[in-house]
Amino acid sequence: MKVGWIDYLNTLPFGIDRFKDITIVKDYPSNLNKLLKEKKIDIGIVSAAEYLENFYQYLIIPDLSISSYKEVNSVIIGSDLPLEDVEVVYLTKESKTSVYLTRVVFEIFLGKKPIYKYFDNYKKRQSVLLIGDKAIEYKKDYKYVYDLSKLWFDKTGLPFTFALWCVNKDFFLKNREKVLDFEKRLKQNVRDFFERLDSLDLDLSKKEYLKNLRYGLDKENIQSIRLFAKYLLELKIIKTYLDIRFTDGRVITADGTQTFYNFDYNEAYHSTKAGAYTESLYKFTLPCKIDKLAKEKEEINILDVGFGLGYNVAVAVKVAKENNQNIKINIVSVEKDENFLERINQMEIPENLQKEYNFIKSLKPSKITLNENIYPSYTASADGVSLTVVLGEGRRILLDLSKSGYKFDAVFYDPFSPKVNTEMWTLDLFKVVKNLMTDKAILATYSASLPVRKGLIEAGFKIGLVEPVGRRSPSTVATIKGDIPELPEKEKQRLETSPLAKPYLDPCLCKTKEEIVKDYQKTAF
Ligand SMILES: C=C(O[C@@H]1C=C(C(=O)O)C=C[C@H]1O)C(=O)O
Repeated sequence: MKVGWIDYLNTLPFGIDRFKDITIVKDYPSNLNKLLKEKKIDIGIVSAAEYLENFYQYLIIPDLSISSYKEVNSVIIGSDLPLEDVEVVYLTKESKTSVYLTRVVFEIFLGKKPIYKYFDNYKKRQSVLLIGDKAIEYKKDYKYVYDLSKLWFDKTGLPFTFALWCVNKDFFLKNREKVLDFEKRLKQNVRDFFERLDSLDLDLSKKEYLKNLRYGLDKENIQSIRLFAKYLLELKIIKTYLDIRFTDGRVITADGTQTFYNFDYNEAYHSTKAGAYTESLYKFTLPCKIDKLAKEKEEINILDVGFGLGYNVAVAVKVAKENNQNIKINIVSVEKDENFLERINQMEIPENLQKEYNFIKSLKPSKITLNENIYPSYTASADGVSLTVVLGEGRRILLDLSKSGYKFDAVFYDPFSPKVNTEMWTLDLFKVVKNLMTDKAILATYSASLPVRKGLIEAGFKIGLVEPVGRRSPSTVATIKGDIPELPEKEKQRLETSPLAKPYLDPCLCKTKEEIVKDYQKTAF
């Protein structure tokens, strides 16, 4: 494992010398950023801004960073002029985060744009940005010393995160155990270091500098990183939306709500770009018209395929209750992962869904008999809402529900994607689902795939498109006789002419994903 390492005083607590089984690559942050991007190292303590710029390629090691609260003392603009009067600022080439933070300070906080120049070798100039040991050493050369972390704190009230431990995602997927072990030892080293610090042979000023830094990565740090990213987007320094992904599978999505990455499916539970909450609202609850149903009916029955983290259920309940306090809601969810509640218990619940998640967390183990088959399940019921999460293979559960005569007014169709979970997206299964729906019921799914749309049509649905969120392609709604938007002519044509517009087939509802894909490839080309 090749590990990128910054040789500044502030990386001392990570105790890199204690590792015997790694190759250490020492360099400045900005060089390490490049090496990690180019996969010349596997893991490294790099600029937080490098993560923001290339986040899709990395995962962050949780609970570790180099951050500061108020002063950092080693990231400074040294100047002979007050900040407001600075016209030219010379920037260190060692940094990425601090260079971007300098731009935020000038261009966002002060609303001015000085000339930025990089310097190769340090010499005294009118205004410079310095980081690390050089900042500590040379700040005495300047009349004014601006601590960037303090400037950030004064404007935002938040800590600032300069560096993150990032691992290349590809490397992580192949070497999970190794990386997780490395993480564990890093964290232990930091704890050990601060326990021993007072007894170490180190200048008092250095000890004080280190004690003032923060090596954790908590909720406030993440809030601050997201705000920093927002400014960088405004300044067009970074181009895309941001999500924050950790090696423990946690993902903070673009809207700030949390989802998880499923390393077996190699897919997140939600569109990380749209956001977990946003996706539930705009791809499921509103397209299924839960708000309107709640106003018009006394009771709504919802089928939720792929309970996942429970966002769809939580948002639907919230929206329904907002529109009709007395509404009765019966929800049947289908879920494969029997440990789903554990994940929800680890999850940070969005502020506006606390009540709904208290309900979800009250789920208790139970059993349900469907078509004479007994399934393990979880149930909860309160305040007119009843929820049953049926555990098992999706196809079997849907078939048994249909044979038991269940009918639903809305279907949230939200399994993992057709690519990784093909067996949940076949024409034959859609026929079963159709049989579970009332005439006016709407099925909503995030999928925009041609075989899925074609499968829905051939199963006897009319389909329509939903305004895209967090991506370019619209998602899909389907109904027997309900009210959905007309399918645009262009999409109709594509579904008639594209060689990919062939449904996935699974007449016995028993084929493996590989068999289904193989058959599809035979007919589609
Ligand atoms: C706080 C500091 O953080 C450093 C600043 C970095 C940057 O600006 O890109 C990167 C890594 C950190 O080690 C510092 O070295 O002074």
